Amino acid sequence: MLYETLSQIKPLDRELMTSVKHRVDHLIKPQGSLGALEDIVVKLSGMTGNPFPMTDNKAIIVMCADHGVCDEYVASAPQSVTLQQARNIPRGLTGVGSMAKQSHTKLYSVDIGINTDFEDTYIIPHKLMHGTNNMRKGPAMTREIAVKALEIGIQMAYHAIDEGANILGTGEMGIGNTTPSTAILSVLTGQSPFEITGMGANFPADKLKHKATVINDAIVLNKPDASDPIDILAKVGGLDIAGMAGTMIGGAAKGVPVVIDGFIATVAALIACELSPSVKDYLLPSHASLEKGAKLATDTLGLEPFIHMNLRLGEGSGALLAFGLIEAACYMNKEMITFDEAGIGIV
Ligand SMILES: Cc1cc2ncn([C@H]3O[C@H](COP(=O)(O)O)[C@@H](O)[C@H]3O)c2cc1C
Ligand SMILES: O=C(O)c1cccnc1
Repeated sequence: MLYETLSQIKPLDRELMTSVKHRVDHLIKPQGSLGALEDIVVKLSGMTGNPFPMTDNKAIIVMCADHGVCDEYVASAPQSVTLQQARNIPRGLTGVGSMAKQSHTKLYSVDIGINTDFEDTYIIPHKLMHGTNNMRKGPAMTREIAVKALEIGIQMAYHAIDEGANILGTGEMGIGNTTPSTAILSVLTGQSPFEITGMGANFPADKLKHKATVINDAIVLNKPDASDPIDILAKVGGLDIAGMAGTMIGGAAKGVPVVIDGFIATVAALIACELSPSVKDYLLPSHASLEKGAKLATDTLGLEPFIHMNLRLGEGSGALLAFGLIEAACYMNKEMITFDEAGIGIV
């Protein structure tokens, strides 16, 4: 199902983009003065095939999973916070949860690998493992599970779209997940973990060398193949990261825009684009995360973030904020009149 979905991703409708750009250039404003908002709506029209795209049905799919590498002391918070936050997110009690109420965004909290068994009707059950294995001792998961996690992401994107979503955001909750994210980034870029490991959720600065050592050990032990994104996910990845990459692929296959969140989501985007570069056409950035590796991840992906507000939370919080800007771009395109319609010659 993964490879079939990848093959369904269509190129952007370049002809329509040219005509939308032409019209946007003639709206009643100095040409180019709405900057990135203009680029957003042109790209959205190419994705959707609609000259007047709308992104008013907003949804964020939050992939929740635990990470066995937490046994190596790479995160400050206890792993039990993953489940607590997975419960709190759909109840509107977290960073992304609270702000989703303001912007009328639907949240899907998905258990793709939380390490405990529980019942909660607010959480969508797709548990593949009780947390990944400790990647400092061996592969985080099998190749088969990595593919399944990608497919759950695709399935969740389809589910949200079936329920009416016309824009998706990717979110994650997984204590310890900046560790596998940094490992993936290191493998894909060749940068040493000692150069790119960051503080995650306030991991102490004087322990960062230890965190980088754990990441380095995992790469040396597992030898992920840099040219094989599934091998990287399986050996030094996470279920949440794979699930987010799947959501991006699923959105792209359906012609629905997907907004990336912070550092962890950007690393997931790198994996999705390694599987098929065409996914990138359907991605929109959100914010520049303060996490140390974020700039390298963003530069490698090649999508410049819109928002610079010192964010470093995850959960999909930055994607949610970007929804507001993207929706504003749609209104600009739909509601603004052209110079001709106003009866004025171009100034
Ligand atoms: C209370 C709390 C809420 C969060 N919400 C998102 N994260 C963020 O922090 C985690 C990654 O950082 P690290 O790798 O250092 O654990 C992820 O769960 C991410 O979503 C949180 C972290 C905490 C502690
Ligand atoms: O940018 C992120 O996604 C991020 C950064 C730190 C901690 N959690 C998430």
